[in-house]
Amino acid sequence: MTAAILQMKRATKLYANGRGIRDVSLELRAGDVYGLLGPNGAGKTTILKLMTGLIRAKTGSISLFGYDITEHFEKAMRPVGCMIESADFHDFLNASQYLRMVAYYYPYITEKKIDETLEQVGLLNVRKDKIKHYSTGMKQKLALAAAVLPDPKLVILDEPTNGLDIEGTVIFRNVVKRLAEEKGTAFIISSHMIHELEQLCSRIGIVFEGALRKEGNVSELLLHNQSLESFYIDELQKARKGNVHA
Ligand SMILES: Nc1ncnc2c1ncn2[C@@H]1O[C@H](COP(=O)(O)OP(=O)(O)OP(=O)(O)O)[C@@H](O)[C@H]1O
Repeated sequence: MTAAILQMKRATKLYANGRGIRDVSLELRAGDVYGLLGPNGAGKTTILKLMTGLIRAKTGSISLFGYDITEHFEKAMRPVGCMIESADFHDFLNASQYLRMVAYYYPYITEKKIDETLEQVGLLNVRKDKIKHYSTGMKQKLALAAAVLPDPKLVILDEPTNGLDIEGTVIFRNVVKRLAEEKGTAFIISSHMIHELEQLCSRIGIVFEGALRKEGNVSELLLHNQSLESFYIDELQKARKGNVHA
């Protein structure tokens, strides 16, 4: 079995209002496409923010590629691409200029690679338009392009299909599939688009009220359940009943 590229061990992060996540443990390996599901406010973004060092765990540990994220932040994050909450772009730039700015930190990225990436996400034709004139979905595509541009080994995506049109959703799926299959890139994706996750993910985890309640291998789950959606709804009902009886 390959070594874990991400290990979250019993991570707890509680905000001042007592909400957040408790005791979450999760592992990712090369080529995993892991879907994080859960109702609004369950704790998915909190988990992803902890993984990217945007917030710190109160207890527990998180390591990426063997490096503890608090002690060795730069080494831990170097092979990671991410897209958390709506990206804050420099509106006066166009898409090519924005990706060139990202590429500044990675000297091996060529102009050709920037154009190829823009083409993959469907923005090549509008690469010279100012980002301030982009729609929400176009900005999502650009954020995806920026996340995958440096050929990361792990990509962390929070609701990446928000605002994407049908074609954009297919483009997104193809980008993820191609990188996972051809390069062994691992992905962790939080989304409410369960049909999308069913097509894309090898594993899923269900977050409920700050805890990772259930994990599963998607192809195995589909052998025993009509769909990922029916499995998810059953699990939520069980979790809610459990909480009522507790
Ligand atoms: N900065 C913050 N301060 C206080 N509470 C917060 C903060 N950020 C998140 N929370 C609370 O923590 C809980 C988990 O929020 P989180 O954003 O992780 O949920 P989520 O599963 O990503 O939700 P959604 O699907 O709606 O995006 C929620 O109850 C939320 O209100």
